[in-house]
Amino acid sequence: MKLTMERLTKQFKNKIAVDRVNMELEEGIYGFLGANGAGKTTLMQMLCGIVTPTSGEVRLDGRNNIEMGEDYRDLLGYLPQEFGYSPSFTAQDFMLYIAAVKGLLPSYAKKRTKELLELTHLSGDADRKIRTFSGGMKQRLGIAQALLNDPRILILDEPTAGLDPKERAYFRNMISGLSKDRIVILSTHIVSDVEYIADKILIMKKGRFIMNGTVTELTETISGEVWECETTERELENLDRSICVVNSHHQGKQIRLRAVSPTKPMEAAVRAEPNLEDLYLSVFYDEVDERRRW
Ligand SMILES: Nc1ncnc2c1ncn2[C@@H]1O[C@H](COP(=O)(O)OP(=O)(O)OP(=O)(O)O)[C@@H](O)[C@H]1O
Repeated sequence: MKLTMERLTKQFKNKIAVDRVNMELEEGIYGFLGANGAGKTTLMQMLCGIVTPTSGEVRLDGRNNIEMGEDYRDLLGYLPQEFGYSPSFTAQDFMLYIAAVKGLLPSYAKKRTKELLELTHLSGDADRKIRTFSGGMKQRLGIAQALLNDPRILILDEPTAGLDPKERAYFRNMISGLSKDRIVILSTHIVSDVEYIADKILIMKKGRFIMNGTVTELTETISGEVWECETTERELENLDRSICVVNSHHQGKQIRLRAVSPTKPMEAAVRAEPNLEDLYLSVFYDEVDERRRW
């Protein structure tokens, strides 16, 4: 199975949200990483066929996804960023309702609903109204509905938003267990959500994929550029402002600094093993919070 993006572009008035993206995806887990507004949601909506590209196209094994219509939707599971839950439905009713919209046979829908509520740890809440659910529970229900038709292409837009750390860890395991013969795409701006489960990371900035590869391939690009040292507030103030500070941990008067810089930022600095967060922060350094700059 090959899902191909060919010069995929979406323009809203004078804003280009997705800019001539070319990419080919095969079975596996893909993590779309990008800051807010990078274009992840718009790209995913085009992959789902719910937003029409301004130019370019999405093809599945050579066929245009919009022209495929229902044949494409049958293969697709989607969790949008803002899901319209009906608050007066119970979790079970909601699943059965979505199953009916997807055209699943009632007997299969019932069996699948049971399995998926178990998988997402919602069996005990199947008869509770969605209005009583926490954000994390709603998110789990959203993941469950996306899996109803056992999709070959699963697209999850910020699936871990609202999940607590334990739920995040469970979610990662669940997604890892699903991947084998599917294309799973999940977007996030939280590096740890995808660092350990994605086969490939695609970093999106200003409507384009600016980097893609395995975690190892990506972190190798800043090999030798990550530094750690003990420093003081005063030394930090004199630090070149172009240096990307990944972390500054205050321990009394001492500060434990981690930074990305092509050259040694301080006399005492020693090289450290790069990780994906170092790379992400260095790539988005021009967009991060002013308070992180030095
Ligand atoms: N319907 C629309 N009309 C006008 N501009 C839009 C529309 N949808 C998205 N945009 C703009 O396109 C750009 C990309 O937005 P998009 O939601 O795809 O980014 P994102 O990476 O998903 O961000 P977030 O993580 O905040 O959802 C943003 O500048 C956004 O304001």
